[in-house]
Amino acid sequence: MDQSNRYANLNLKESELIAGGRHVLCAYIMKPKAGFGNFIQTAAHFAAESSTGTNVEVSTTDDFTRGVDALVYEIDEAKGLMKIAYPIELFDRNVIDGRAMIASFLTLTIGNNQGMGDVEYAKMYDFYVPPAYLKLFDGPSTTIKDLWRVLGRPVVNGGFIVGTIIKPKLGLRPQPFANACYDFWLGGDFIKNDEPQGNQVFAPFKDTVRAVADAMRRAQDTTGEAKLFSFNITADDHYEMLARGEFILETFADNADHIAFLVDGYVAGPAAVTTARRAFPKQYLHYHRAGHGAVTSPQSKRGYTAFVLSKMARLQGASGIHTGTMGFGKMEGEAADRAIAYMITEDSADGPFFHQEWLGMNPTTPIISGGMNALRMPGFFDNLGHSNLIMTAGGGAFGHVDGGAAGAKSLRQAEQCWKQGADPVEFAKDHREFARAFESFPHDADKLYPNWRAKLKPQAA
Ligand SMILES: O=C(COP(=O)(O)O)[C@H](O)[C@H](O)COP(=O)(O)O
Ligand SMILES: [Mg+2]
Repeated sequence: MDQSNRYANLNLKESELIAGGRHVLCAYIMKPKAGFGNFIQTAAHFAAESSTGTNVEVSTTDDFTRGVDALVYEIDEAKGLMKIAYPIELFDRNVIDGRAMIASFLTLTIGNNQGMGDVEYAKMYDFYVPPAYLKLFDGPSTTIKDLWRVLGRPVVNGGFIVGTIIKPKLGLRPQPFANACYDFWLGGDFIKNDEPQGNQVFAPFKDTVRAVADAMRRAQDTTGEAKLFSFNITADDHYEMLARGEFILETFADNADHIAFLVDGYVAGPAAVTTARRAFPKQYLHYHRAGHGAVTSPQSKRGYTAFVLSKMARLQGASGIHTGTMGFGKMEGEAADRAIAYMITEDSADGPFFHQEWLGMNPTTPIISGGMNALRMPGFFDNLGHSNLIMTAGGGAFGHVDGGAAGAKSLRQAEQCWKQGADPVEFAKDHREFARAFESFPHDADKLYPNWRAKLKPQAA
């Protein structure tokens, strides 16, 4: 059935929809399935399924219903582009406080429409949130400023936070795990659980938390510096997340403000993110996105992009989210992904299709992770243009030939090298841990700094 006379209006202007302030706008790349409707018919059916309609007219529709139809307002068939305006009244609001929820945003804009028989594929590339809807989201309650404050740094431009992920990913018992933390903290600032680490039988959660709390105290005493840890509290069950969070805070006691909570926000979903955001508003909320590649990968023509995921995370209240390594690490990504970092940190930013004003909503820190090491960092910072962020390097720290503490120092030195605009090979001559990173990661060294073997003398172990 052709529904384009109801669910499409190509005379609507985007600027007027934005000025009106009553619509969420979404941009998709869509392809109709052969043998079904043409582009506008399929787009209109997509808008119908994503709002008030179905595949047929229903007798219960009234004039009010038509007033909240989602409307296709722009198409570019050659590019596969379709833009849809969703009236904000369509989105579910909490009974308890009238606030918005990302679950409802997803259910409508990227819900049933992902399985339609007449749509070969459709993927969301960007969305715009008008002020009236934006203000209903929690947004972040803690930010990188809170971490900088704990570290004793300025709260504006507090700089680079040197982080790691305890590796091996799984398979350490509580004390070896805590020993690895202590070692890294001798040179670094921030440690996160790797995303599958929780309450495995060989590393019971409570024993591990106690051991890490002790390691943090010892590392702080030894270095005279504050240290940070991001604990995974992800669980299917809301009460399990609360139990973990409460136990951690109680155990860390006067160091509780040194703790972030990590939530696997893609696999556990928006409910888990909001559990952490609302139950523990004073803790830095670390959104890990493991699994997101299933929908965000450039190879996937369905779902939504990493840009969309990150923008949703800021609305939900993530203090920080992984934004990949923009092509400099081991995970999929490209230099242009820096637009993600700008969108989640700036108050006014451009996405691929829409400009967004955040109206003072707190920023979300880009957390850079995945195959990073000291040698890859100068290029990464050149591309991004600043280093006010958290980087976590697991292999890059514990793969350093001199161990975790030296690995941490090499990461800090790499940032200093970039900040000073120094030539990395020259800089390495009087920065031992950075120099030893060349010997630790010779593949990368050969690729990034082909002259290093001639210029850098091998350092004694
Ligand atoms: O465990 C790691 C990185 O380990 P390593 O530093 O040893 O590669 C993270 O889970 C990935 O960064 C996830 O990717 P992303 O950050 O892109 O979501
Ligand atoms: Mg990981």
